Amino acid sequence: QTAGLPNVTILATGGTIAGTGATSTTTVGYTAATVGVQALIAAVPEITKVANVTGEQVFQIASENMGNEQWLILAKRVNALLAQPNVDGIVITHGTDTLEETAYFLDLVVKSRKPVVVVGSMRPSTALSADGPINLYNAVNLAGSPAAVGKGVLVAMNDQIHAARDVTKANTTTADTFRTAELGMIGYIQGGKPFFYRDVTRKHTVDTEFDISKLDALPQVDVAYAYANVGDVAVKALVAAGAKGLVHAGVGNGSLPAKTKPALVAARSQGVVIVRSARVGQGIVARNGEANDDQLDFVVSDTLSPQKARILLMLALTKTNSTKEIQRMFYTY
Ligand SMILES: NC(=O)CC[C@H](N)C(=O)O
Repeated sequence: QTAGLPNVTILATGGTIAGTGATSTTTVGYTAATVGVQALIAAVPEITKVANVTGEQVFQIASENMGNEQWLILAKRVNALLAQPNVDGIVITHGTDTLEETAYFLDLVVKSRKPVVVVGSMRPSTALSADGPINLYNAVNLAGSPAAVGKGVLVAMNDQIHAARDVTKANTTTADTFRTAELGMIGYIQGGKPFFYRDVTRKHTVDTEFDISKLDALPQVDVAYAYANVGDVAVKALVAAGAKGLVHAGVGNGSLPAKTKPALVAARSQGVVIVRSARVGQGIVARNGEANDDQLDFVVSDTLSPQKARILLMLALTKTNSTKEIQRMFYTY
């Protein structure tokens, strides 16, 4: 422990940042989640000069296998650590496929203003120009920075800082895949130092109404994806499988295809909460725009992507079944 340096805990969950390939040119077809947290830290000795770093292996998985169960375990560990006076910030290493979802979940349930930074990489640790080490170095600097306090959960990738709510993985394989397209990233990390240019306006962390401390499970919420020629098979199957909430990833401004709508109306009449989202990726789904939400008793997702609307709807359903209240939450978080 070096006096004067921030104390940062790295919670490792797997992903490509902990991945290894057969050769230095193996950038696809490698194995994710093989390198342990101590080896990750040892590979970037520079971080021990900027923080007192402690590592914990929480999971060792590819992030396509991340789920509600893991989120509850992770969030409880983050909250426990941040409640300790000797922890100044947390870095979570994570696969990139669902990184934005974990970040947004934590953004809604972490009860601390201390920095929480989620980081991954696109190239495995064995690859030429692996991006994991620089991303980890940047993330540790960010998590130890007073400038990151109170900003909500942050995603640090590719020298950029993104807010959890709005960032998305936007390219299958390139290193610049994390983008906050229209709303914009909130800062850069240059020379290990964060520079912020914007703030998030939506409530997060200590200002949300969600408390997962006593929860062992979350309500079942699924996503039904729309496309030309879609019918009602997916909606009916998801409801039959026990969904308490459904996010409809509609076309355009969240439009409801005529062959899908009756199944959604039937689901609502059985108590399933329906959130109209859009597969477009940008923009506000207008309430009472492409559907009469007041009459149908549906909720709109505002600008949340379907996968993030699913997270907010799960948490909303832990508090209420009122669509009016849930709509308020979608305009608040
Ligand atoms: N770049 C990555 O991290 C992708 C690896 C893996 N599919 C994961 O999300 O964990």
